[in-house]
Parts: sequence; structure tokens; C-alpha cells
Amino acid sequence: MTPPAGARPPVRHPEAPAPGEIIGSHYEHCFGCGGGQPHGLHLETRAREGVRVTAEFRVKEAHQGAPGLAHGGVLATALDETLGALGWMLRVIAVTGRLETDYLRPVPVDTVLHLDAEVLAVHGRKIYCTATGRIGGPEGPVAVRADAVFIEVKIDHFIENGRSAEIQAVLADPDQVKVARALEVNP
Ligand SMILES: CCCCC/C=C\C/C=C\C/C=C\C/C=C\CCCC(=O)SCCNC(=O)CCNC(=O)[C@H](O)C(C)(C)COP(=O)(O)OP(=O)(O)OC[C@H]1O[C@@H](n2cnc3c(N)ncnc32)[C@H](O)[C@@H]1OP(=O)(O)O
Repeated sequence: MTPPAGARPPVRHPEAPAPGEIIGSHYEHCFGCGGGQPHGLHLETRAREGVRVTAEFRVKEAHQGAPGLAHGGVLATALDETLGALGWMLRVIAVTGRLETDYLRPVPVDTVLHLDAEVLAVHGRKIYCTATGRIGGPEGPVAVRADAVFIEVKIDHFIENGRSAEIQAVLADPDQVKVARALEVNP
């Protein structure tokens, strides 16, 4: 999780979304951000200054682990999804290689989790990043946090590994192809 010697500070891509801009869902059926998942997290992420994004997630009844409390895996998903959106700030496609979570406070159903993620360093294809989830407001106490290493991939990663029915469907959708191509403009 510690960036190796030779890692460099992240550089915000000149065509990154402007600070305050909503970063739309990368895939309608994504459990983290897609509108087509009834029990999904429906995370809405915004670009911030630097190589940073924020997001909000309201915990629903479908997200319980213990009675009235969010499931830890769902909270990890919220952190993972927010970290995943950092790819837009670098304009690269990246997948989670490693995700290490700390659970500091229980998160009741109906709580809004205020998420904040930033890239710390980049080394080759490895992107070192960190995220927090606060409750009671954006300045409230940290309930969950994560450190992660994301690995840059090309679109082929999805085309070669995804189930063919879904891949054919996204390849036939011009808006979806536009999303994927937009992430590949990194010089
Ligand atoms: C048009 C059709 C496609 C449409 C797609 C639509 C939209 C796409 C746009 C965005 C979508 C992008 C992401 C989704 C966003 C958010 C969702 C949240 C994110 C996720 O939920 S995403 C799912 C979970 N995620 C996975 O499903 C990954 C499974 N995994 C693999 O697919 C491989 O494992 C891979 C690719 C990771 C690496 O494989 P590889 O062969 O390419 O690379 P290799 O192994 O050579 O590693 C290269 C360097 O990374 C280091 N490294 C590797 N693994 C590491 C690890 N675990 N920890 C620390 N370092 C690691 C090595 O040590 C080496 O480092 P070094 O260069 O220093 O030697």
C-alpha cells in the first residue's frame, strides 16, 4: 500500500471533469453507480480540485448486514466505487487490485455517507489512492476508510473477460462506447 521509490505525484488530466461537475455512471448496470440496479448504491460522484472526487451514498434497507446497520461489504463497495471514479481525473481506465478497509463506526440505515477519495501517487500502471466515508455531514467523523492500489487497464480488459451477452450490448450502445473511449484519451 506504500508507494514505492520512484512513484510520482498524480497529475490531473487537462480534460478531467471540472471541479463540482457530476461524473456520470460508467455503466448502467454497475452495482455502485448504475441507475439500472434497483438495490444498487446509486452513488453520485463529483470531480474536485486536484486528483480528487467526492460522493454521497444513502444506506438503504437492502444494504443491511446487522439489523438496521449497513453491511461492511456494501460500505467497501461505496469506497471502491468512489476510488474507481478517480480514473476520470487521470483519464485512464483502472480496476481495483487491492482494497484495504478500516471500519471505525457503525453506519445505520438511512445514513448519508459522505465519501472523499484522492490519488496519492502513480507508479507505472499502479495508482495509489485513499478514501474516507464520513457520517453526520461532510465534516463529520470518519466511519470507514480505505487505502487502495488500482491498476490501469485498456478497454480490452473488459471485452476479453466480460460475459459476451453484456459486452455485445455495450458495444452496440454508442453512448456506452463513448464513455469507454473517453477514458482512453490519456496521452
Ligand atoms: C466497450 C466495452 C467496455 C465497456 C466498459 C465500460 C466502462 C469502462 C469504464 C470504467 C470502468 C472501470 C472501472 C470500474 C469502476 C469502478 C468500479 C470499482 C472498481 C472495481 O471494482 S474493478 C473490479 C475488481 N477488480 C478486478 O476485477 C481486477 C481483477 N484483476 C485483474 O484483472 C488483474 O490482476 C490486473 C488487471 C489487476 C493486473 O493484471 P495484469 O496482468 O494486467 O498486470 P500485472 O499482473 O503485470 O500487474 C501490473 C502491476 O500491478 C501490480 N499489481 C497487480 N495486481 C496487484 C494487486 N492486487 N495489488 C497490488 N499490486 C498489484 C503488479 O505487481 C505490477 O506492478 P509492477 O509493474 O511494479 O511490476
